Amino acid sequence: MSKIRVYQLAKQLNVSSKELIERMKELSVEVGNHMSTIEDEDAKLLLELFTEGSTNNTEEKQNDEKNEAYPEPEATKSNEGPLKNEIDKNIKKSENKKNNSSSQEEPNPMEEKGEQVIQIEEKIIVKDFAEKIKKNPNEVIGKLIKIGVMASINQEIDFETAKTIADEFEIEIEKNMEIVEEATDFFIPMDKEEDLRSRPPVVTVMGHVDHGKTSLLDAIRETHVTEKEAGGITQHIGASEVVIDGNKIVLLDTPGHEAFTTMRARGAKVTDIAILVVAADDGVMPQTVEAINHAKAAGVPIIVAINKMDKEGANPDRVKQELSDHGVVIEEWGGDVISVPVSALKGTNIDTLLEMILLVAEIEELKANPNRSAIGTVIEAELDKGRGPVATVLVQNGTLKVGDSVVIGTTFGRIRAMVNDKGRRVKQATPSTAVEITGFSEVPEAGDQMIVVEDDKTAKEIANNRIDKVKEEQMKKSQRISLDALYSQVQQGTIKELNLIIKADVQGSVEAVKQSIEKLSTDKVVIKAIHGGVGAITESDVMLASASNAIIIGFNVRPTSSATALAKKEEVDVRSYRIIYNALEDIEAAIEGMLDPEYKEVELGKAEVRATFKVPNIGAIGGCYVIEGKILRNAKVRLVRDGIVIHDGVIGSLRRFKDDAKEVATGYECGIGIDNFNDLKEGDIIEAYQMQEIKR
Ligand SMILES: Nc1nc2c(ncn2[C@@H]2O[C@H](COP(=O)(O)OP(=O)(O)OP(=O)(O)O)[C@@H](O)[C@H]2O)c(=O)[nH]1
Repeated sequence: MSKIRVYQLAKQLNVSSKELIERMKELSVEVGNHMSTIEDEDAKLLLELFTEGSTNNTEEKQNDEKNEAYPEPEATKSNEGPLKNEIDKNIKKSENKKNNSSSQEEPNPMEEKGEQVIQIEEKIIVKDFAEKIKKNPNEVIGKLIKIGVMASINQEIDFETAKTIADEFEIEIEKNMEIVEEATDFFIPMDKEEDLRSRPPVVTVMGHVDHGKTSLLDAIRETHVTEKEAGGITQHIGASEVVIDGNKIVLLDTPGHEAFTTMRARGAKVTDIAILVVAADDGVMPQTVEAINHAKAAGVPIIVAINKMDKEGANPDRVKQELSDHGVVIEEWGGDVISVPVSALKGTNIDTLLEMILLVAEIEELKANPNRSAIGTVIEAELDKGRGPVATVLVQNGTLKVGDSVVIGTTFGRIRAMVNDKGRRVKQATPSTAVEITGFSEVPEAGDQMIVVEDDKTAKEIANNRIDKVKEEQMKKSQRISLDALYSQVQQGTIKELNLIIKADVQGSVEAVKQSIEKLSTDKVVIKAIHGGVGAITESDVMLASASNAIIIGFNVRPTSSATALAKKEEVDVRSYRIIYNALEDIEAAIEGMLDPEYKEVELGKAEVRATFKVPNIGAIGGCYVIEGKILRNAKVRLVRDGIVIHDGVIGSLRRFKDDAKEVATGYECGIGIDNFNDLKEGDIIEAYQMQEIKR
């Protein structure tokens, strides 16, 4: 039985792949992406359906004639696949729907509801949200409080929170997916479809250590960077271009997913396609899996380069098997991911890999508008002794020209000179071109967005506004309260109130702590518990602490990972205690300037318990996966279940396979036993930490 790809069928139907996929989804037919394959007979059904009128014989005949590529199989009826059943079912459903509505002449309530779905951005201010769902802001705030979110009318809530509230009001909302490119202080209008032109793909090479990322990049460049013209010095600018059959591919020079994630963490998306390098003699390794996850999270298509095919132990089938175990299913296995066996060392099959990149790029329909002012992202930047700040930017939309006024992060200037990856001076750079630029005041950061604006004055204004904002943030943070600095802050008179947020595992503790803590107020500082609740310390607790300059105190509860990250960013002091007395003691000492936590807790890492075993004479062992940081043999550990600390103790045993291990890093599996503790359960989190002495 032959197969056809979605994009090929779309071509036959004279529709875009996106449209076809949408249509298939409407029919509840499972479909991956443009590269997914469809059985021949199913394709035929889709053809019929797409050209509609399958009930009309004449039209059907015409369609059959038009689509000679799919002649009616002789025994279609007896050869019906699941897709056919699915489609039939859905046609019936929609026919029923049609019949019902026409007989009753009443709008379908579902459809009516569907029309009322309100579009909400990823983040929205409470006031605007209330307006959108046509509710009184106070009502919204009331509901927010009920779910433990203390947000004021002018505060932002995220989509998830908005959705919870909307559900309460029985209002349907959905995330507004139409992302208008917009810096917070600068509006960049969307391009019109007719102004868009194809642009070359930008590719990042990812994969496990030593699997050959650098070698592959070198091999590609060696075979294809041919242009070495007079005066042109090949120089390193962070990205290089190769041309095959007149088509350009841009390769980002820094391999590895760190570069990729750093960019993404800063909100920049520069990669269109990820080349996942897997050594054929080694197979899928932890960093391969990480790379897969990062590419997937970013929605970037993957092409697998099975490298080191020249080696004796090369086993591409094993690689494919292991990849499919991680959700990357190669074409020959019925999936939609292209794989190419290569040898970076010998330069074998590099051309095929490049052709596949171009194929995927074509399917992705990468487009930009070359006739507008440029937008780009900084890939690298440094201070050059002779030239001042230099940055390599990838132009992602529009055309960048010498003389353009630009804002890059918090710096600005006018483009003085541009140099391409061959070391040649150029006057302009079109979409998907990396150029090194000079002419601005400060060194920007990798990941900073570059925008071209009207004139120097506007550039300066935007940059200055951004600088002011940064300063304001820093200022806010420098005044941030912490137990360690409390005494000096009280003495200086900068703090007169100590706001606390108290989270505990049971309501009784919350109340007890509130009362005892407030009694610690002195004539210099008033202690107030502004919020208390049961459960893990969440992002909204941190948000509240940040807005009201409070310290968070947790009893037998821990912050969620996102709360920890936010607390770090907002510099909110989060303290965890097991015993109320210790907290009271700390606060009292802090006020009197005698705080002596000579030891500070340093988090080492986290592991998730994925299975449990009983080992005679030792006890319970958790089969764990290290999800963050590392676990050290001599570390202290906390066992956290659903955000609640169940046990605090030390590691009894740490093993990788049969061997004792000193440490186990992120992405690796290990067995962990906790001293004097046997109640391990699947899903538990083991947090490893150490106590470090701090100088006061
Ligand atoms: N036999 C063989 N060896 C290869 C091939 N590709 C790379 N190597 C070797 O594998 C080793 C690692 O290659 P690199 O290109 O440095 O790998 P990498 O993934 O960039 O490594 P890191 O930068 O450390 O993450 C080197 O010794 C290469 O010579 C190949 O196709 N065949």
